[in-house]
Amino acid sequence: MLNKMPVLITGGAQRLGLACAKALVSDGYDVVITYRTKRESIPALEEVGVHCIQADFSTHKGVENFIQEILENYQGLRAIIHNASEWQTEKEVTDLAVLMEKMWQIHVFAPYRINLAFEPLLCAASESLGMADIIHITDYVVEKGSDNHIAYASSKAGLANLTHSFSKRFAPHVKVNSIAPSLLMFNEQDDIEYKQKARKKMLLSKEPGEQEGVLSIQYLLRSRYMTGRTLSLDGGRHLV
Ligand SMILES: NC(=O)C1=CN([C@@H]2O[C@H](COP(=O)(O)OP(=O)(O)OC[C@H]3O[C@@H](n4cnc5c(N)ncnc54)[C@H](OP(=O)(O)O)[C@@H]3O)[C@@H](O)[C@H]2O)C=CC1
Ligand SMILES: Nc1nc2c(c(=O)[nH]1)N=C([C@H](O)[C@@H](O)CO)CN2
Repeated sequence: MLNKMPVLITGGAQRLGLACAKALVSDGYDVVITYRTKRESIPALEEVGVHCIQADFSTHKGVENFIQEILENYQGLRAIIHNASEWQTEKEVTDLAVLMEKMWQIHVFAPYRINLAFEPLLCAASESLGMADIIHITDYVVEKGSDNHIAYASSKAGLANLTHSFSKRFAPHVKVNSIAPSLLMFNEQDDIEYKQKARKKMLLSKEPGEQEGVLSIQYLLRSRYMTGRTLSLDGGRHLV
């Protein structure tokens, strides 16, 4: 593997991460994903050559173990897509300190530590392939806050700020951008009432699906000039 310079996608075993892994394999990239839960999607990904690494970013040790596994297997990374995320609401927890720490651990510390650890690998890919990328998947709520996911929203704002700092630190060898979806895809537990309410928040009142996110990632990987910016995938929500 040492001669490969793959795209790394965190949280690649389902939904947007999985769709992105499949699309980038089709585009000809080598792909590495992380997964926390061993899902049915893993064997099929391995069948097409995706290196699937089990990693739980909720602890510092989990992050450090993952970093070591990448450093032992790769000398370059074409891109890092920080997609792993837990969308937890204040309604689900009793200990707010645990919630806030968890949100910041997953959405801010893990991307921060991984970006710094893999700076040499990104620069090696940039020298060899001509460009390297970091993509932070944030959220529309960075702009407006959230009523029921306050800790989550604050941590995504922290992640969005990493785009500013790392785009300056890593220029001109590595581009660093955010993608901020509003609604991409619902969850199985979302009822009809919730879905209707969520759709009405956008000018384009629909569930776009994960391919909207895949298209944005493909664009950023092909761009030679965008860095330090955010692609807002929100169906015109900011004008409603
Ligand atoms: N879905 C939507 O409509 C929207 C999504 N977004 C953002 O887009 C991205 C993709 O969304 P979506 O596909 O719904 O994401 P998911 O909710 O499916 O989460 C993606 C993956 O993150 C992984 N993950 C969660 N916690 C951890 C952890 N502690 N350590 C390692 N991995 C972890 C999960 O892994 P596993 O399954 O293996 O446990 C999961 O598969 C996310 O960053 C999300 O915040 C933003 C706005 C709207
Ligand atoms: N990690 C996740 N983050 C978010 C999700 C999700 O399913 N997983 N979903 C949303 C919602 O789509 C919300 O934007 C509208 O209902 C936000 N973040």
